[in-house]
Amino acid sequence: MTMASSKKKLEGLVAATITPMTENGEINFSVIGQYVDYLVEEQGVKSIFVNGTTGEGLSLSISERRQVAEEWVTKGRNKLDQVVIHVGALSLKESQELAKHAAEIGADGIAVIAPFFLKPWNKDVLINFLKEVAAAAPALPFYYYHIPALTGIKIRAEELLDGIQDKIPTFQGLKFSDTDLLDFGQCVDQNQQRQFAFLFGVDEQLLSALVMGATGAVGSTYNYLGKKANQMLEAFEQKDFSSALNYQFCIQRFINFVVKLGFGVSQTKAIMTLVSGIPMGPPRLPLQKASREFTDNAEAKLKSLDFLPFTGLKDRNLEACS
Ligand SMILES: CC(=O)N[C@@H]([C@@H](O)[C@H](O)[C@H](O)CO)[C@@H](O)CC(=O)C(=O)O
Repeated sequence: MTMASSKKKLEGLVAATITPMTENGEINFSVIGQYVDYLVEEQGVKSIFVNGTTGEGLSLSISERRQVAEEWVTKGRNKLDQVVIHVGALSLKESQELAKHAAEIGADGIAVIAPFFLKPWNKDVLINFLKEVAAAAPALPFYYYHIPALTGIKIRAEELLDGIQDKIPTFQGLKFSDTDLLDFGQCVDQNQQRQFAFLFGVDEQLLSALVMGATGAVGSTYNYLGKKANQMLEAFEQKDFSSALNYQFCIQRFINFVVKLGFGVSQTKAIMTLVSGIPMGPPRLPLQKASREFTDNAEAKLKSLDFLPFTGLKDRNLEACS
């Protein structure tokens, strides 16, 4: 077994994977192999975050979560850089079971959200919960998944990170799905001596987070806009900030458009089906399938931005970015 600290750092784009489902609501394991190839070959995305928000992780049974994790690890072997499994759950026992399982199947890391029904009301209690989960997989890098808008747990990440390695020796980074760049910036600033991964989770604002020191990004749109986002990362790396901004604006035009129509996991499933050609199927209740109208509008927008092959006259792609 390797020590958590000897693991290579999680960086670059990380796709928050969708859990493909059949029309009757079962998990469609049969397309996961294709999905891995699509991410690597078509989007240049080599790391994944499984069973998170986009993967409807909290809507799956524990047995389904284990099977999904296993399938991604198996199909990703020798193709993906890292497979991180989200193992957060309301029950500490379930979370520990999933953490242990992630270690057994050879995942590269685990992530945990704050339990959000009976809530930890302060930092110390939250740390205690996370610590117990992390201890179930003592050889795996541990990431805290901060997503206050969905969990309702508003404990600032900067506060949580203060001294966290003393409590959780496997702590390796933060997945920050919030727009508070003061909090995010301070996480980076106060931990400059540590080799943490700072993964930003608001795709439409990634460029601002890169300026603040993000070392990577986890998000839903990297499933189908990974190539564009990679071009933005590349431009940023080259210090070509005007090109980087151009790419970010281009991505924003799409996200802004779908947000106005109503955007969430169901819509991500529909868009990914459209762009990749791999059937993602409907979401599971309480989510509802994206409407036909949404999908048609999203398709037209993707074409006008040149994110999808466009068969009409080229000069109609007025919004396309280079
Ligand atoms: C609330 C939400 O779903 N946020 C997404 C973003 O990628 C989001 O879809 C994107 O920024 C567009 O708003 C990710 O942070 C979620 C995520 O990484 C996950 O699926 O675990």
